[in-house]
Amino acid sequence: MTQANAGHLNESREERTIPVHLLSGFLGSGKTTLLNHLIDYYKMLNVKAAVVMNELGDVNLDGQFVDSDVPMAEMLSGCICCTIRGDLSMELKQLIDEHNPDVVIIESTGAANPMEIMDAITETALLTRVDLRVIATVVDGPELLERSRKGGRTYKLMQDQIRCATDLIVNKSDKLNPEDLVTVQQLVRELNAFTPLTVTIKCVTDLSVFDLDRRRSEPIPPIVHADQGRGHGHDHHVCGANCSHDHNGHGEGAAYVSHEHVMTLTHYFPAAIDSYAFEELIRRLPKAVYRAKGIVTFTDTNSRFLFQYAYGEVEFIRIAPQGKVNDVAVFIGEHFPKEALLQELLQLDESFSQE
Ligand SMILES: Nc1nc2c(ncn2[C@@H]2O[C@H](COP(=O)(O)OP(=O)(O)OP(=O)(O)O)[C@@H](O)[C@H]2O)c(=O)[nH]1
Repeated sequence: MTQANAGHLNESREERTIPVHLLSGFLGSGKTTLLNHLIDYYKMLNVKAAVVMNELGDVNLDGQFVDSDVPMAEMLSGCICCTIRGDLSMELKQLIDEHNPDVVIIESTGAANPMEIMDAITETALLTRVDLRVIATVVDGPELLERSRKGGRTYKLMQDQIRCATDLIVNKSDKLNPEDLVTVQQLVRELNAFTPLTVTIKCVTDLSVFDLDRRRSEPIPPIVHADQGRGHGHDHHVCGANCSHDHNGHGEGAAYVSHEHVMTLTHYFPAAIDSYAFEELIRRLPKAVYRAKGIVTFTDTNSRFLFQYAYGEVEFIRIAPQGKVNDVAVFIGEHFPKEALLQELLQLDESFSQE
């Protein structure tokens, strides 16, 4: 186990925040294949992983291929991004309470829109301390190419899955000729210009992005595909029309990609906070934060509020939660100044403790 992983385990059970990774990607793209590599990887690191598997049907066929030692919650007969989305929070909480894992991996159905699942994980943060880390989208290379020629709803879903990713895996490269592989990578890059991308066969890749000691604000080194020597595994950094970042430091030989596309920030408040200061913080959120949600307790009203923020609009609803509910705020957006926002949140905590 790495030292930082061990540090994570030393935190008291009550205080621990469990990292959650989401595996997304269209039907048959290779999510279960990736999941199995990841389970082996964590075993090697002595990290206890638990899994949530979601199937549209009544039977969890993919679960049959997963090591029976791994604690697993099966969510069947519906999709966690819509029909059974409300159940995800409870399932995750139960899995964590019962098995006390170091990390949870969620494999969504191929039909799921990851944006909706990200929202559901946000809701989980109210009940138990979780931190959404990696959203890995496995792209079925040949399928993406074919669907891009036809268009339609499935192609749109595949595009959404690519846009939402914090890590992209272009899989089934063995089924593509070199020209088509370049086209597929360009298609992916037009949708998501910044996220680290790797080209794989059977999802065999460096899994260090899933390390528990990697902070999300750290630079993520580009993943290098073992196949690069053959000349068609390169990450062609083709910037799409949305490319608005500054390119300093990303020229030839730059060792790191110093920005992420989709980011999440989860902050647990140790105590009540000032309502004016919090509202002010929400009002000043950068445009790149498109979603925020949470529960807060205010010092000046002595009440708890559920807040919802979407694209500039904020709503506070007074609530009286039953049972233990965390005070937490989760922010989701694209390439926003995460560290600065975290500092502002910490200042809210400090201003209270100084009173
Ligand atoms: N040729 C080829 N086949 C692959 C590759 N990766 C996975 N497969 C196969 O593709 C099929 C689907 O892989 P899974 O890992 O089950 O895909 P999935 O995304 O979990 O599938 P669903 O749960 O149905 O959405 C299996 O038969 C895999 O062996 C690859 O890189 N090349």
